[in-house]
Formats: sequence, structure tokens, C-alpha cells
Amino acid sequence: MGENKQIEQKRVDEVREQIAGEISKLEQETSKRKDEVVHIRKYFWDEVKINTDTFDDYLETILGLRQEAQALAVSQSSHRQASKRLATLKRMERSPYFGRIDLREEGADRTEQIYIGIAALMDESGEDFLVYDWRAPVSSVYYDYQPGAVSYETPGGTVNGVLEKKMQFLIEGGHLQSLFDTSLTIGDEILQQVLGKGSNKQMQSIVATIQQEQNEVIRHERSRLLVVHGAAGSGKTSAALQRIAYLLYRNRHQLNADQIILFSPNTMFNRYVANVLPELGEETMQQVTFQAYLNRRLGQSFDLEEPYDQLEYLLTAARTSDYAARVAAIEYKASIPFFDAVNAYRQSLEHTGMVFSDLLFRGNVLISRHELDERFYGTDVSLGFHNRLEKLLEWLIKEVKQRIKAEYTQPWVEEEMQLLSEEKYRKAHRYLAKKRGFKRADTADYEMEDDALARLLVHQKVKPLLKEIRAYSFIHINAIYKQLFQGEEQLKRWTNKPLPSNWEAICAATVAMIDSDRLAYEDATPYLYLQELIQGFQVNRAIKQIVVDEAQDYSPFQFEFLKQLFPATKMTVLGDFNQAIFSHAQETSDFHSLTSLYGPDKTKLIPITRSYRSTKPIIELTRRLVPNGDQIIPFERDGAIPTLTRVKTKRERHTQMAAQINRLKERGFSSIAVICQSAAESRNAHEALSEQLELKLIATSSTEYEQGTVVIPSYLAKGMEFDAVILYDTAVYQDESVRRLFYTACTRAMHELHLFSLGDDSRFLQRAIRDGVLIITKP
Ligand SMILES: Nc1ncnc2c1ncn2[C@@H]1O[C@H](COP(=O)(O)OP(=O)(O)OP(=O)(O)O)[C@@H](O)[C@H]1O
Repeated sequence: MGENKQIEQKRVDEVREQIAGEISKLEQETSKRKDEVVHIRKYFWDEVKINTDTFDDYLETILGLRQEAQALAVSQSSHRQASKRLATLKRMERSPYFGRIDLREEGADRTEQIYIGIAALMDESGEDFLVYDWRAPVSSVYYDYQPGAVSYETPGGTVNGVLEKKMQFLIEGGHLQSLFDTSLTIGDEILQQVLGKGSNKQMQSIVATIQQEQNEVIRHERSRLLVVHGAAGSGKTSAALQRIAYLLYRNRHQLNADQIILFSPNTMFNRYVANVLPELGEETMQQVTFQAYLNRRLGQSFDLEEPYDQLEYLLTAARTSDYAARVAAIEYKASIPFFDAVNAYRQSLEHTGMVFSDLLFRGNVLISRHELDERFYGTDVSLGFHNRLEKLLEWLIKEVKQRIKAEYTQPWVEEEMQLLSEEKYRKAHRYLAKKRGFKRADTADYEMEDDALARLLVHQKVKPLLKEIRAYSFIHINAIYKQLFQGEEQLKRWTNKPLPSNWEAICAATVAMIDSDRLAYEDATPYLYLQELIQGFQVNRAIKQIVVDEAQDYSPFQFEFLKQLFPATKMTVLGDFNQAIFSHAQETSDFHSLTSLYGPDKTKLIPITRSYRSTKPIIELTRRLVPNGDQIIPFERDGAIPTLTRVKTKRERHTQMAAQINRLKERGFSSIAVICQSAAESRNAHEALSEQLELKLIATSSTEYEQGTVVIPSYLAKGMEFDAVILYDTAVYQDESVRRLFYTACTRAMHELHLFSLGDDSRFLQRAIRDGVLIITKP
């Protein structure tokens, strides 16, 4: 062992001793806290005296309850904090830190050695840091600079200095495996080592090897909207998760994990990234998919189309005129001109166009939609749309209560009274007695009058109706939405922008879908938006940060929607237009249009161009698949050159493919994906390959992130990565509309990529073939 290594190992040992001491103290404390919590839970009801005889007794009981509940909350929170710290320390015991910088600050008389790890650690005196948290202001020097002049920002201002030395450590199980003085070595050995490893079951934190451009993403705080546009494998998801950990640390007194939402592409992806924050000692944020939100809001009213079903249709349906209309509809309904049209339409509803539903009671019209219409449009426009609706609602409730009185003497009431069960009768009796002021012990003295019982029965029946009225069920949103689709002349009242040429066909298809209680994915957001504009937005002010990953798959319309839904939030948006798989984004190549969301002053765009996931030979191929691929810079990691196998029959393909998979397995690759274009192709591939080897099929409904050998549709593989990727058939990627899907599929490979073509090669491979970055094999 070199002298340096010995010295550093000694320090590692000393720091570990300090960690062990803190662990043992904390273990005692957590067990004490746990006992406290258990005790409070167990004896909760013994500690409070329940007495509700007089008002004072009642008040005292409430106060007692509240005190106990508070004590429980405090103990639970301390226990949670202590457990979290304990878990972090246990991780640090295995690997206390990963970096060191020797920094001489301007004006200081000595150079300080600063060690950086996943969390801070003080020495015994509590005065000096043995380890700095990677998110501390000074730690940014480690990520941003090579030795030389440096500066970093602190809450108190900019600090300048000289970085004299920078070291990286790889410590495992308390042993210093390797150390690198980055001023002496070229390249990034540790990053090489990390990236060279086989893929783990789940995404890992990248804290030890964050790159400068990623660090900017992680630490940027000023803007309301941060937009990160980065190549496939450039670490956008990783940086986003590190950023969440950073924001939680920086704002630890104002922000907690519940106030952050990560919008992810699917549930399987949620599982894939679930470990990163806990690994860093932070609680994990809320994770949702946009679809889950739509389902929650609209799922009861409609059979809602899933985004992947929309895609599957686009990939597999015959190219008819219906198909062209659908593609045009998807693009238009995602656009800002349509968003503006919906807003203008809603404005116009102030004067005309609202559609109401008849209010029925026991199948009969109690208040007709014409009455509602007259009433609404009879109120003064200057009151404002929502006030007028509010007034209508108040009138309605009053009117229903009034009109319902006519029911008291109807024969159905008499009939129901006769048929009332014993128990229901007793309940009604008890209720009315109480209402008449009878004490509990004296209720038997109350003689129930028939007409009181009749009123009670009618009121019980009308209750659900009143509840529905309060939820605005009398507004016929379906009909109002459909009015947008009554032909070109109609829509032109609300927009002066060009409409798709097949607008009439789009109108017919949209109305037909809604009439059969189905809602296409492209209609879901506009429909919900219109509903919110009419009924009042159900906003969420509690959320302070939202992070949208794979943002190229969200329409401008959806972003406007998110902005209104979360009025108090800052937004981080990460994506790559080369991977835009939904057809509304086919024409777009960057996020500049998002600048209008909050305005240029509140928006920051950060591009990341370096790609880390794949070996250099793989990136040399994938960057030749997209028009602007020359801007993608590969990280220098060597590996096998991708192959292209041309086969003549399906049988030949499956035999060759199975042999390739077996070879990869023998070489120790544990995650291998056969990527197909669609779910339909995946099912066929799975069936054929299963005859030769064991492999799993991943479908849209899958929630687990599977290890091993899998067959997966291209659009589901996005965001994920595999040791080796086998592309099932390049021949199906000919149309420009699937170029990005092809790129997405190929960029999932970390170490090896093998392509197969049955018949023609994909035309997008021409350049790669010409440039010789592919080995072509013919069986
Ligand atoms: N600084 C880094 N240190 C170590 N590993 C890194 C770093 N940056 C990225 N990686 C690794 O590169 C791979 C790709 O990262 P990630 O999935 O975050 O990229 P992405 O930009 O979201 O990719 P895509 O858009 O293709 O889904 C991951 O395995 C990640 O761990």
C-alpha cells in the first residue's frame, strides 16, 4: 500500500470510529424513542380522562386529547429523524466519504482539507467537520473545478480561493479500495468504474461522481422554471433526483418530501427510481403519473384511454383516412392554439352556450334545464361567471327544498312509511325525538307524527340530489365540450389560427367517442381543463416543487394545465426531444416554447450534452440516428462495437437471437432486453423466443421493474437501461414518425447493442453503416 493510501486509510478508520460511537448513541436513543411511542400508543386512552358532562369537562377532555396527540407526534417525529440519521450513519460506516478537496480560501492562512460524503459528520468536540455534506456550499467546488482558482456561493456571498488538490476515493466496507489524485491522472477513473459495472436492479445515486453540468442542474434555485434538455443517458433523471435531495437539504425548514411531486412516465419507472432518495438519507417525494391523475378526476365518468393505447394504435393501425384524422387531432388538441381556443370558448359561455341538465327527482323533472338556462343568463354579466354560477347554485338548493314540499303528501311517501323496517322506524323515531328536544332517557315519551315522518323520508331522498347539485352535476360538461366540435365555422368563433384540414372528421370522431362514454387520451386534458374553467379550478397550493421527467411527452396544453393546478410551485422539467414518442411532439425539437409558461425572466434552460449511460461505440452509432446527433458527446468508455445481423426468415432470427442472448448471459450480463416496436410485436417475439429460452414479457400493466431477460415495447423501455439491448427488427423503423422511437430503443443499452433486420434495414441506419460504426454479420 502506498504511503498516501496508508495515511488516508488511517483517517478512514478514525472517522469510522467516530461514526460507530454516534451509531451506538443513536441506537440507544431510537430504542428509547420507540418505547416512548409504543407507550403513548398503548396508554393513550389511560392518560386522558374522558368526561363530557359539562362544557368545561368537555373542553378539558379535548385539551387532554390534543396534548397526548401532540406528545405522540413529537415522539414519532424524533423517532423518525433518529432512524433516518441512523440509516445514513450505517451507510457512512461502510463508505464515510468519496472526495477530498484541499482548499485555501482568500485571506486564510492555511489550506483546509475538506472531505465530502453523503451527509455531514462532526468530530467529538462538535466543532469541526470530519465530513461535509455533498450539498454544503463548499462541496460545489469538488464538482465544479479542477485545481486552480475557484469560487463558490454561500448565503453570505461569494467565497474565492485556490483549490490545491482534489482527490476521489472508492471506499467499500470501510476499506479504501482506490484513491485518485485528479490533478495527476487524466480521465475520470471512478466514473469509468461506476459506469462499467453491470446495471443494478434499481437506479443508484450518483452523488460521488456528479459532473459539472449536472451540478448546475442540481443546485439551480433562482428560477421558477428550470428546463433541462439533455441527450439520452446524460443523467437527467439522476440529476433530477439528486436535485430533490439538494432542495430538501437547502430548504429543510420550509420544504418536506410531501410537498414535492415527481411526474414519471409509468408506474414501473416509479419502482425503478424509488431507492435513490432513501439512499441519500432523504424521504422520497410523491410520485405520480399524469394518467393516474386524469384517471382519478375523470375515470368515473368515462372509459379513459391510456396514453400507451394511443401509441399502440398509432404504431399498429392501418394508415386510413381515420388514422390521418386521429394523428391531426392528437397534434391539434395538444397545442397552444387549441388551449387558447378553449379559454376563449369559456369566456364566450358568459353570454351564451352553457348547457344544463334537467334536475330529476324520482324520475320526474323537478327543475328543467330551460329554467336553469333562463336563470343563469338572466343574472347580470358584470357579476362574473363564477359568482353567477354560485348564485344559480344557491337558488337551486333553495328551490329544490321548496319544490320538494309538494312530495310530502304524495302516495309514494305513504307507501314507504308502511314498508319501513322496524329498525329504520326506530331510528327515525329517535332522530325526530331528539330534534323535538327530548332527552335520551325520555325519547320513548315522544309520539311521532305521520307528517313529520313523511317530511323526514322525503328529505332523506332528496339529500343525494342536493349533494350532486353542490358538485355542479347540473352543468352538462359533456355537451359543453362537444360544442367545440360542431364544425369549422363553430370553432372559428374562438380561434383565428388555422385548423387541421380534416377538422370535420375530427369533430365527428370526437363526438362519437364521447357519446359512447369513452374519452381519447388527447381529449382528457382539454376536457378536464374546460371542466375546471367552468366549475372553478381545484388547485393544490401545498405543492412547492414539481419535477417532470420525460417532459417531451407532455403537450404544451398539459404544461399550462399543470401550471394552473399547482399555482404555488416551482417546476423542473427534464427531457429530450430526440426521444419524443408521442406524435403531438413529432415536430418539436426543443423546449423553447416552454419559456412562455412563466416568461423568460423566470425561466432557465440548461442543456446537457454529454452522455454517460452507453459505451462510446454505442453512442457513435446512436448519435447517427437523429438529425442533431453530432451535438451528443460520448463519455470515453470503451466497449464492443454494435452489431447488425441480417436474417431472411423469422425462424432464423429467433435462433440467432437466442444464441446471442445465451452468449451475453455466459459473459455475465444480467439485464438483457429484447426491444420491440409495439406491444403487439413484443407478444409475438416473446412467444417465439420462449420456445428457446426463458424470458419475461413486459406489458403496459407491469408495475415491477424486472431483472433478467425481458421482451419490452420500445415506448415502455424509455427511461430505463439494460446491460445489453437486442433490437428485434430494425425493418419496422422506416417512417419519420418512428425515428425517435428507434433512437430511444437503441439508447437503452449500457454495454452492448445488437440489432436484427428481417428484410430491409431501417433507413435511419444508412449513415451508421456508411461510417462503419456497426459490424454487419450475415448468418
Ligand atoms: N455523474 C454520473 N455519475 C455516475 N453515473 C452517472 C452519472 N450521470 C449519469 N450516470 C448514469 O448514466 C445512466 C443514465 O442516467 P439517467 O437515466 O439519469 O439519464 P437520462 O438522461 O435520464 O436518460 P434517458 O433520457 O435516456 O432516459 C444511469 O445509469 C446513471 O446512473
